[in-house]
Amino acid sequence: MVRFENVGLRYGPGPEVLSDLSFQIDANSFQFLTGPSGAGKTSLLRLLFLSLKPTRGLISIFGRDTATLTRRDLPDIRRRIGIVFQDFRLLDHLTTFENVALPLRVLGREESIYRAEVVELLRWVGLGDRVNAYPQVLSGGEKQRAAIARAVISRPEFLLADEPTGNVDPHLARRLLRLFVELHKSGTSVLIATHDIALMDLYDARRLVLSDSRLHIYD
Ligand SMILES: Nc1ncnc2c1ncn2[C@@H]1O[C@H](COP(=O)(O)OP(=O)(O)OP(=O)(O)O)[C@@H](O)[C@H]1O
Repeated sequence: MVRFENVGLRYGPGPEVLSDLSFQIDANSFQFLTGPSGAGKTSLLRLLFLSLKPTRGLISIFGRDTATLTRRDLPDIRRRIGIVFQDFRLLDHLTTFENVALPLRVLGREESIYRAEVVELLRWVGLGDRVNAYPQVLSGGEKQRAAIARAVISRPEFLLADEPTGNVDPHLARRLLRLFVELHKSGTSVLIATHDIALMDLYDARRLVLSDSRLHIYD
């Protein structure tokens, strides 16, 4: 589903942040991405979400060589990817319900059909009483859970999450991990970037470890 061949990334004239990355992510797989702060986890997620281009090497996603994609190709590919950003990126003028329902609206679904599903997911992530709240009044952990709900609601083929449990307590982190595992079991490939070793120890999955700009894989 995703293939990297000798990928390198540098920002401006500095040294390479990522060097010689060669790996694959299979359909319907589950992996953690870890490594020290500044190792390049967010940069790798940005390459996978096509919001950055590599400085060298080849990346293919869903069978398409990303070097040949035009701007007009990006929305169709991104619609197949759910992403939880480290800084959440909720839309301030939309309620929690509207933020989470947005991917379904973009897909042209009817609110009368998806309303109950969105509310049920919000209850599952502990936001049942925040359905009509705007992001400004949500805590960091509540925003994070809304961002997770928005990323998973459309059951994307590929889910990317950047420190998705960074703002919640261990009990809630376990609950959110279950959500990702359930999504994986229903066919999504999941990649979770995290520092949280206790979280990774809860689920036996492949680990992609970044250090010194290289990627080491533990299957
Ligand atoms: N837009 C940018 N311009 C220049 N350098 C950048 C930019 N974004 C990231 N970097 C640098 O690239 C390196 C990797 O950063 P990145 O955010 O990908 O790491 P990370 O592993 O996600 O870190 P953290 O765990 O702290 O979030 C760091 O040295 C960072 O300073």
